[in-house]
Amino acid sequence: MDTMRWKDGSLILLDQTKLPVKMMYITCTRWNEVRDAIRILAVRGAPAIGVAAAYGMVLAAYELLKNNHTITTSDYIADLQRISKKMDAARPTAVNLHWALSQVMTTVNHMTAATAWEITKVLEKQAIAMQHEDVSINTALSTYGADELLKYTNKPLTILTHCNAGALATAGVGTALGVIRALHKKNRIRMVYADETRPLLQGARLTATELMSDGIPVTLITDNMAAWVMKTKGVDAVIVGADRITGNGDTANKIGTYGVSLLARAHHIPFYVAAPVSTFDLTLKTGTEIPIEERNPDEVRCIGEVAISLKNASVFNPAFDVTPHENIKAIFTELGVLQNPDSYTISKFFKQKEVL
Ligand SMILES: CSC[C@H]1O[C@H](OP(=O)(O)O)[C@H](O)[C@@H]1O
Repeated sequence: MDTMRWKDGSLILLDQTKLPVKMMYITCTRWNEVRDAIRILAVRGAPAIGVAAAYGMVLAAYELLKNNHTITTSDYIADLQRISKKMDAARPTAVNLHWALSQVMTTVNHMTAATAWEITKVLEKQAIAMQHEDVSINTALSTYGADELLKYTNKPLTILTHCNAGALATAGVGTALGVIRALHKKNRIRMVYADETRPLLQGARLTATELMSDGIPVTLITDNMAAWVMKTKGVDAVIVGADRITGNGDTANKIGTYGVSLLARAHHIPFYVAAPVSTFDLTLKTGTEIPIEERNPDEVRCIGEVAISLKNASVFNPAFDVTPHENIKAIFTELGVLQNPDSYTISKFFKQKEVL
């Protein structure tokens, strides 16, 4: 299921707000259409948001050239900087958005002697490369994750996952679902329990759909069933995605993940995170510093007559929560498995890998 396609100078996005009922597409020809698509979760998932934003900056660059084909490089760069900040504000928690925009603006700022047109062509190549890189990043971390899980048993595994960290959240096979797909290829999945993930139902609408379309055994559960499923269904591991991982391994992910990590701990079930290195934000020491997006209360107020009757109900709608690193057994990345994440192991991991 292609999340996005760059075609003839437009970004075509699969509108995930319509899934699984309809496959509808949004064709973005202007940067603010990409920003809006990120905001309404037409495109969503940390890595996918980053790649989409990079393409959004390419659309911005072409718009600047179209509006003024004699634009000076300094004016062009100043305008891109301004637009980059507006794109970055689309959603605050997934660091991949900020990471991708930083990559783009670093390229721009290293090309001050070039023409606006030359910079635009480089940005287009960079966005395309970012999308292709995410495909291979997903494959690499999925392989590391599957190999890690298979160290501990030779029987097919029962996995619980939360939200959607699949092909619909990335440019490739997914992060958490990438690991599950790699296990399935080795005939090592007995069952995947997918939390529906209220309020926007990424688990029900997206994860269940992805796994069913791949022929991977999946059972949809409501979020409040996770404890009972862990207690009665022989769950071997929990695997989730991530939106931002701080220097000590605290991890922001979809609301409800923190609770699942506590349940996993109580049931002595290993809890794993699958995420690319670009999801780490080492400028933050702990999870208390992660900005947590709060969304429209109507998302919680259900639909139809129930929503109308609840219009005066006060609502708290954080889109993410933070799982403390102590609850995480390992983080699967494209550079390998980061065991027992904490500030020491993370610092050592990145030094060994000569990254960041
Ligand atoms: C592969 S990261 C996916 C990550 O993003 C999701 O959030 P949203 O659907 O709001 O973009 C969720 O936290 C997933 O784990």
